Amino acid sequence: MAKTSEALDVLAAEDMKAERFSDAISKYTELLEKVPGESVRWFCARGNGHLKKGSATEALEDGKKAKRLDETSVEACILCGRASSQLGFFVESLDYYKEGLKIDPKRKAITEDLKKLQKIILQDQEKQTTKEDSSYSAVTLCSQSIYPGDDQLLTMEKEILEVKYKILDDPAYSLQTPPKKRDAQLEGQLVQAAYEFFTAERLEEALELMSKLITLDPRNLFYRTFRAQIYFNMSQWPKVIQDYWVIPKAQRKAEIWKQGGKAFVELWLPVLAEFWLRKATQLSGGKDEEAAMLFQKVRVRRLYEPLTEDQPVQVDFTQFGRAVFAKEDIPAGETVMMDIPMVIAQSLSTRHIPACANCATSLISPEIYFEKKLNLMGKEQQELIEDHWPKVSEIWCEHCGKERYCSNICKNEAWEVYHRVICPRFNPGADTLYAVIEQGGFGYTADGKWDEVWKGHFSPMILVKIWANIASQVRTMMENDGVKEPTVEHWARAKAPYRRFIAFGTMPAMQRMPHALPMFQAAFADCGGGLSYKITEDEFNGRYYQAACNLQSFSCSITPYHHFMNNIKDDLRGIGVLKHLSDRPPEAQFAALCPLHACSNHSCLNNAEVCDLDINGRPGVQMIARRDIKKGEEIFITYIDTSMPKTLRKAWLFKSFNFWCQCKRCQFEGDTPSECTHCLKKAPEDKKFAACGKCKRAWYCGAACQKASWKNGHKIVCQTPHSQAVFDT
Ligand SMILES: C[S@@+](CC[C@H](N)C(=O)[O-])C[C@H]1O[C@@H](n2cnc3c(N)ncnc32)[C@H](O)[C@@H]1O
Repeated sequence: MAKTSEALDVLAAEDMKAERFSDAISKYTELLEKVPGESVRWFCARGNGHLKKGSATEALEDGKKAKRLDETSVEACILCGRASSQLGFFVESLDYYKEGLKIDPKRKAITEDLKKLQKIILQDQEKQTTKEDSSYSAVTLCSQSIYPGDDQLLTMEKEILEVKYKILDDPAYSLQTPPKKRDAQLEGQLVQAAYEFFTAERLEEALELMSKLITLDPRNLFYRTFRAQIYFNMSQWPKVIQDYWVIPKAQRKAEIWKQGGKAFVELWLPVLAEFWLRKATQLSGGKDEEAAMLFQKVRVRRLYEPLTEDQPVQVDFTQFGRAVFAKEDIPAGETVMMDIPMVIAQSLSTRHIPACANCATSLISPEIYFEKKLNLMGKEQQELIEDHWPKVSEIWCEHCGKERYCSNICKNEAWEVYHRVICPRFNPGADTLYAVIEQGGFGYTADGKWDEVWKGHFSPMILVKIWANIASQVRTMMENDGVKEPTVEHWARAKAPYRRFIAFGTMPAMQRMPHALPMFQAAFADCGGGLSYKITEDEFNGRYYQAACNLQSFSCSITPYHHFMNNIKDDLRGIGVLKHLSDRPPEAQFAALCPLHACSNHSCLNNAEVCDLDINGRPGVQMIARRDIKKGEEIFITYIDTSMPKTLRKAWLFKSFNFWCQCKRCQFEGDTPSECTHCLKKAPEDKKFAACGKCKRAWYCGAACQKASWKNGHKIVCQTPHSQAVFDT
């Protein structure tokens, strides 16, 4: 006899209590069919069964299904948080718990789970701390490879050398002149005298002697090098180059390439400078850090100067890679910089909220905002909404119906830039991709199993758009050049803009989500126009970490809801809808790769913060000064919640971004009471050092250390407020 649903529910609960998890799971599956109206409850209950059984993937799947049906389900948030944590996805887990807390700030289960999560994170960090000085090196991570188009720029710069500075492209021209009759003794005396003048900084006299020696023996490389050095100290850059230029390339030592490179920097001939500094780095076997660093400084300046021309900041290269600096004083509250995203994608968790796939403009309608309340309103209120809610038109791709845009302009732009490559109507290989996005990361794997194919904390569309942008560009270049096969140059040119984004990660993405690669490979096997883009494992891992290290979340700052609110200000009928308004409209969250923003480093004492911004009618991002910023100061944003204590901040930054924070605040806050924050002396067993009386975040073995630390920097960080909200120390 078939059991009633109530009886089934009771039996399932008994199974759970008796740890017969498989039985409970099948009962909840039955309940899902019988009472679909309570699916959220059954998904959560079944998910808990899976979790107890040790099947965290299935548990997460159920949690996500429940969340999809009811965004306000705290149970679903807890289930997803627990399952993610069990799977080792700590960042995602924290996000789920935070979401749950937003809905119910007092839920004890969450605060307790968060404490457990904190413990796991800290234990994990202790294991990682042994690898503290791991392989991260900004200089080595940034390549010195030639940029496409640099060959033409090099020719132009050589022309400038020739025309402006009269330096000819004939390295050996003066060396071919036969030497005059030589007097070795006289030459020796002259060199000696020149050297003495040089060391006494009497450069004019040293120069005169070396010039005389060069007329006596123009082929003498030592004389040339010495004179170039004198010119260098006199800041006569074209002359430095002239002397080095006549030395045959094969005989130029690493030091010559480096000093020549520096002179080219002074003349701002950046491609020549890069060429010389690259040679210096290569000849030193990569050991000359100064040359390698200078190379990156030149590269960064030439690539980013055009982006910062009208902004009060500039990009430079430091030991932590690219970094943004103030070009002038920036008062608190002022815009530090604005940035237009190069690639955007809507987050999987907000994918049901309508927004333009191309520019992120919000497309929320009154039906979405007011939900059921719309039908319960009076006629007058409905008319008010009709009159004042901006007309939102959703324009879908007419071929596949899978992408939605805010205008025909966006539709056409998306088509040109990326969608023509992955539109499933023309590229059936991309069908699965869109299905997996629609299903929140889940789908059928190559062997026919239902699984979480995508496990990243951003949408896979970010990677897909990077590849599709590149493929679409290559296709355009092939069409323009009238060729059937892409050239190496085509690929290099199309990939060049993405070289701006650093990629660093320890665990290969492939290892974490092996089913994603075949999906991407299928989507790019046929990009149209006879083009195929081979997504290798390295390509996948590299792009994944580019996204993971650089993405910024943002959303449309002026939505139809905001326009509506503004429009009803003077309409008396507006009072009637007030009670139907909720705090915030549903927000379509996006992630973006923004070239300038991606150069900003993190600090737990950040002086700027990222905000959404409307740039010429399109959503973008801006950074605002949190306090007065002085000219020359580095601009820091924050990647995490800085109200956490140091150990947790450190652990989260390593977990999410793979670096150990070196910011001022981390330097001048301590790790534990059993170690002096200043001199790192360990406290005797079972003893703790006294904490800083003000902030209680630094511990000292004595007054001398406390004083020194205060003077060095603790004073600056001591005032930073901390939150004890969830994480206690
Ligand atoms: C968005 S990028 C910032 C720009 C980066 N420096 C570059 O060269 O592209 C993030 C990366 O910069 C480095 N980074 C940022 N803030 C840091 C900090 N406070 N301490 C150490 N490394 C940091 C880390 O390698 C991180 O993954």
